[in-house]
Amino acid sequence: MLTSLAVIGCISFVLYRLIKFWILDPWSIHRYFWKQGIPGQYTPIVGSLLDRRRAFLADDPLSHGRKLAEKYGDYYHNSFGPKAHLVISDPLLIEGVAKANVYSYHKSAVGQTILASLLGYGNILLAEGDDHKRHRRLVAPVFQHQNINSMLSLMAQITNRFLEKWTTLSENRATDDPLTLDIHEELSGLTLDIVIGCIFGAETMEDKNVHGIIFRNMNIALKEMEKRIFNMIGLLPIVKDLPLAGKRRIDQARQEIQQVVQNIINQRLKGLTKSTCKGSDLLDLLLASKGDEKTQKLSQEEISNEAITFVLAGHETTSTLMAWTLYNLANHPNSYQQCQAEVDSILLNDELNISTISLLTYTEMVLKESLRTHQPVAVMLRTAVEDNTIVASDGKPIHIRKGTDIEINLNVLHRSEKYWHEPNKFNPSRFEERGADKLLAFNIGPRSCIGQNFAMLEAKIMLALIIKHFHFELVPGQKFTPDVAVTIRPKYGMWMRIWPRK
Ligand code: HEM
Repeated sequence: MLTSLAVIGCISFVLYRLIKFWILDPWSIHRYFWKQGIPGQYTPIVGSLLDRRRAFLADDPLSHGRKLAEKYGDYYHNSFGPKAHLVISDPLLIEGVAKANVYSYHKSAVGQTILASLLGYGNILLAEGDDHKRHRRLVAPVFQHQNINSMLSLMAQITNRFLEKWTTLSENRATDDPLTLDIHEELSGLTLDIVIGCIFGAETMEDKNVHGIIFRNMNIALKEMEKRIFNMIGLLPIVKDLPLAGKRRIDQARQEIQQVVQNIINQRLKGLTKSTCKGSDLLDLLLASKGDEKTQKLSQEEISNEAITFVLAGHETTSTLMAWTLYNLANHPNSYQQCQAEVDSILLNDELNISTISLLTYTEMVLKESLRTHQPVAVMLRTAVEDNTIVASDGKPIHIRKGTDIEINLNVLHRSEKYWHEPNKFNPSRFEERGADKLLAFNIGPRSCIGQNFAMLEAKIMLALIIKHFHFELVPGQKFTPDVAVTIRPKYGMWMRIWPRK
């Protein structure tokens, strides 16, 4: 009798938890927003997952968010699977979440679990609260302007060497047809080379074994992490921690990367390797923050985690930006010519240094405009860890209850007619006048991208050197679909014909 009661009790408890997770909690959040007069929609259990899937299968995944914003405006509530969330693209609300009340929000459990499967939690990207403040304080000096600037010549050297490969491939062709390449895949290799070179030194980058292990495992982990977002396995409590095939592949990738990075750090600590930048590389700068529990500085394990985080956060984002930038230029001959004319007039002898790079103002505007039209990180997810209130640009206060998820949709903000003149037009010159404050591709506030100066310098160098030495055009007849997962990289690649300039 007692046993039967215990079994019934257990089953009832599990059922209650399930109903609470799938129905009661989401419903109470939706009702709370409706009571505040905030528009939105609620479909029990699956939420907008089927609509998202349809947009995804129609190769227009970002259209889902844009259509809902057209219907409801810059803030509304909706669900991702069972999870209720508030979607915002209003700049003041974004500021409320990302800056004014930043520590009232944590990264959402989905994003956390997915990324932590590769990175663990002891790093700047995933740490929260006081722990994040500590990581940010210790890592910020690493990315100061003078440190990043001393990496310029290594970035240019790696890019030039990479472009020599394109020249050789073009020259050795049996036919007169130009070389045809998946430019995203190519640039993904280049940005990985640059980030590995600037963190660990050029010898590490050139070590095919080390490079191969990092490249292969980063790609395996990224693909698996993206799959786990879409099949919802990364969302479901308990299930997400089961040792299923995808999780095992990520664990294996993490172990292999950690082992390689640990070896690199040990070699540097023994003085067997050194920076190949003009000054310190990122590893030297991180090691300068090394301490013990008393000094509250970074532990050796944290240094290794930060280094892996920089590789993950800095490689795919920048190659995605570069691929869409070349796509935009190939589709806009006037901007292409203007950019080429600027590069030709300033880089007369390929002289890339801080003064010449700062003169490439149109090139920089091309990159900013591409960050607007194709922001590599299209959506950021947060969860409120305490009740708080944020205020929209129309003056409406929105009360957020602890536990509510927030989706910050940068793509909708960057394509909004409210903030951009002719938002669907590619027009780099718009950055001569206004709008920079509404460009949030690197986020704002204490959790904004710490690598943004690094990324902009690197992208400017790559773009200038590609434009200086090559012509490029898109191969006609291909689909250009942004893949919405960790970044909006081109889902089917980006095939381009390239040929050296005379
Ligand atoms: C075009 C290139 C890049 C873009 C568009 C980009 C974008 C972003 C965005 C939107 C965030 C905030 C994410 C969130 O809070 O949910 C972020 C954070 C971060 N990024 Fe980047 N990123 C780029 C390149 C880089 C590079 C090159 C590095 C390092 C070498 C880097 C390192 C980081 C780190 C460590 C964070 C976490 C900062 C924190 O939470 O305090 N990123 N990035």
